[in-house]
Amino acid sequence: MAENWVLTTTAQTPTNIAVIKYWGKRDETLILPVNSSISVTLDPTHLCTTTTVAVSPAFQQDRMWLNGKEISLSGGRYQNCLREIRSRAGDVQDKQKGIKIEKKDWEKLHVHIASYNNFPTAAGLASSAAGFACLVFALAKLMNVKEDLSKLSAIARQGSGSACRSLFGGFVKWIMGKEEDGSDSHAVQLVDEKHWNDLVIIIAVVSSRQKETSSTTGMRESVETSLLLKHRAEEIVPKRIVQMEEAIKNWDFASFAQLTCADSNQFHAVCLDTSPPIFYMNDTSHRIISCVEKWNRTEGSPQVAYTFDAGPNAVLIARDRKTAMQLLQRLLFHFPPNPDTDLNSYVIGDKSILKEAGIERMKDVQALLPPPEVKDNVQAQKYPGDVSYFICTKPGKGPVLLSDESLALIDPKTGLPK
Ligand SMILES: Nc1ncnc2c1ncn2[C@@H]1O[C@H](COP(=O)(O)OP(=O)(O)OP(=O)(O)O)[C@@H](O)[C@H]1O
Ligand SMILES: C[C@@](O)(CCOP(=O)(O)OP(=O)(O)O)CC(=O)O
Repeated sequence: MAENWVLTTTAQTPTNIAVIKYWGKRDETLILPVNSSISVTLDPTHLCTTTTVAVSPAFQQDRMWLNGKEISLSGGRYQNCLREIRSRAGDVQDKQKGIKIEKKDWEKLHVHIASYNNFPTAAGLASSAAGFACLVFALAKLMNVKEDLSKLSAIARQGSGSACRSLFGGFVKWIMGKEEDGSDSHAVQLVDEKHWNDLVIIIAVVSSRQKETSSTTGMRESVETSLLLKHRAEEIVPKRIVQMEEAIKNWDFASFAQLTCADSNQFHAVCLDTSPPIFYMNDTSHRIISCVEKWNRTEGSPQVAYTFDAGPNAVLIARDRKTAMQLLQRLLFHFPPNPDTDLNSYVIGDKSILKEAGIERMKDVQALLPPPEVKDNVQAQKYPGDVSYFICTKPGKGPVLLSDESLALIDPKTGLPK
């Protein structure tokens, strides 16, 4: 067999946002959680990772490039994912290219990995979730691993816990499992992305200067010091998981929103209950919560759910497009862009919602009236520049293979990033 061939596989994988949060591990190395969690997968059109994995007998070592820069693969999390996938590799044959790799060859062959996030990395938008899910999915395809997506999710879990939920579209549950070896701690799809396709998701990327505590460190400190975390994991979450599954199955937005908001707030309460306390939300996050709470109360039933991960960004889930339009009007009223900002780069993703809301240029933003539930000047205050930008999106599908070789991030001639 010629030694100069390069075989590539490219995949695209979404990110996800938890509506019942994972916070706390019972095993740090295997990444086993103290409670189950539920998430919604976000549309990969707006937020996704693309990863190309390549193999060649000419490669001297495993290498990886993230967003164009070479990064080290020596970390335990990358090594665990690579080892688990390699041990399950099968025979691969590409007759057209005259390539034949036998199962046993994979232990000796090295891979090159190039990955690109179409959104900011490490900005609290769960890049590690989409990233590790995509890495595991693409490697499994390249190496002809026969295991189903749930089994692959248990491998992605060892890269980053929340990554296991990015192997599926729609609503996804990460079952915590009981086994010490983690074999029963994996994700399952609850419903696909078409099940509840009225939902619209608006993410407010909140400007923040300070560097937050990473999720990994934060949850370790919470496990060590928070009594509320223990109570939450043992008593509260198991009941919420059952209720949340019911709400999703029955399109019960009122219960869905109530559970989502309560669980986000409890997760942040656990962070406050940690010693020393961890603050992930900032004043802008709190103002967004107040705005949604006030509106929901005035309507008499929830219109929008909010949830916040380990950072100040708000993920807002509206019951339908009309509500999303009204939400965007409220958000732009309170959080207009700085005067010199282009509206086109201030609201990104599915911009059609902006159009439907009758907002086409900055003067339409300036003309927005205070929402009816706002009763006084204090409540009607504006905070220009406190939000960096908004992303309009919706629930989306799971990982896909990109068979068009022109979309690969690695050049099959050189084996290096294009
Ligand atoms: N496309 C990718 N492929 C592989 N690994 C990635 C990819 N993108 C991000 N990562 C890994 O995830 C790390 C960033 O994770 P981190 O948890 O700090 O940020 P985040 O996931 O963007 O935000 P958060 O977890 O707060 O939502 C990167 O340093 C890198 O190790
Ligand atoms: C607040 C969260 O987003 C925490 C996610 O934590 P990570 O999955 O990033 O942590 P590690 O497993 O240590 O990599 C809640 C969630 O996604 O469920």
